[in-house]
Amino acid sequence: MTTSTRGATKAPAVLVLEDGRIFRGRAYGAVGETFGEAVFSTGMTGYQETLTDPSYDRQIVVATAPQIGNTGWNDEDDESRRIWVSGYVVRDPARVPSNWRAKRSLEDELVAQDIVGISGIDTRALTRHLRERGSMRAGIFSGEAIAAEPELVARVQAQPHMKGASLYEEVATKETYVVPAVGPDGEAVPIGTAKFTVAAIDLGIKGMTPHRMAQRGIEVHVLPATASVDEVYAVEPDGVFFSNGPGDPATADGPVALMTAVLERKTPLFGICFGNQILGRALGFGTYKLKYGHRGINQPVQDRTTGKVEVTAHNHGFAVDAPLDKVSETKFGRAEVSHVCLNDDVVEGLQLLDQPAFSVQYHPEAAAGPHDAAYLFDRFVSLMEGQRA
Ligand SMILES: NC(=O)CC[C@H](N)C(=O)O
Repeated sequence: MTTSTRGATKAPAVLVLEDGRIFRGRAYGAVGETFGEAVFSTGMTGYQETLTDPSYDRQIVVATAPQIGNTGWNDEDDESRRIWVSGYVVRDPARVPSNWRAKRSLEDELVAQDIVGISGIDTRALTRHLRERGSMRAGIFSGEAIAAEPELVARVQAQPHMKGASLYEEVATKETYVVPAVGPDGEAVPIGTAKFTVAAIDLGIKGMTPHRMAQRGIEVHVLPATASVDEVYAVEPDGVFFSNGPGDPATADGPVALMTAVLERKTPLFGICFGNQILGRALGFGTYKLKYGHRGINQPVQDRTTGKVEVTAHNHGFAVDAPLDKVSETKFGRAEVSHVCLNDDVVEGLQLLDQPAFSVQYHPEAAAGPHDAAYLFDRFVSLMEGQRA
């Protein structure tokens, strides 16, 4: 990516899709060029959490909400150490951010982190296009990066597809770190004295996930994506967690092998998003790419174990191919689809019936999003309590 100054100079910019469709607007954030998979997110709020979610690595995110940036950028809501989206597409950026926590504008942060964006385009037409044709490769070019259209389309078409992309190792921590449990008064519990210890495999983990566990008395050891079985069990975990993460789950053979070893030991297991896809694969199910995915914070999901419907945060482009209408026999006993998306019947959760393991395809940690699904962290605690009893 080559960039120069900032989009505030209002240099012209173009968004080029791999099928040749072109949208013309103005530079937003850094000026230059960038490539990624164009996907849309329907969240009305929470852009800071979206942009810093490592699962968005190598994606150009289109905000369907027309006004973006109103609350600026603060020092509290990042979900990881940096912005991961490769580009950002907005209709009408805030001219003046206004929020008591804001430290700078969204555009200033995009410039500081060298993220190329585009504003002033018809994001509704773009979203309808992506919904009808599916998510596809795209490029944003602004300022001096703008060239003849056929050349730009050809450059977009030369980019790698999201299908087959292995990205989780790139975004995950290289070193293990510990998130201490939180006591009743919000204080950190000394390491080694918490009620439960969890080994969390970082495939692109969001910061809110260990925090939700810490609030429930869990000390979380966040391990690199390449952690070995021995490294996981050196932590003496009461439970093992597999995080969300970018890319195609069909490429995640290492995490699937690690999870298989955890399932063989019958250690309580919980997975979120990429973690759900890895559980699907460890059980012998396939995964496939959705036409345009689920991204936003208002997706209806039914918990089939209770019949309750919850409104949930999503960010996934792939899904597990498991039967909805029957219990499956797997090498770890019986498994069933525990959660389903009410918009399109996509598998949103799996659970084993003969040992303590479950996962969801969506984001119970929220950040951003409603807290309806927070009970899943309590379910994980119950599994760990059950194993001790
Ligand atoms: N948030 C996630 O973990 C996403 C998982 C996977 N990369 C997908 O797009 O489906």
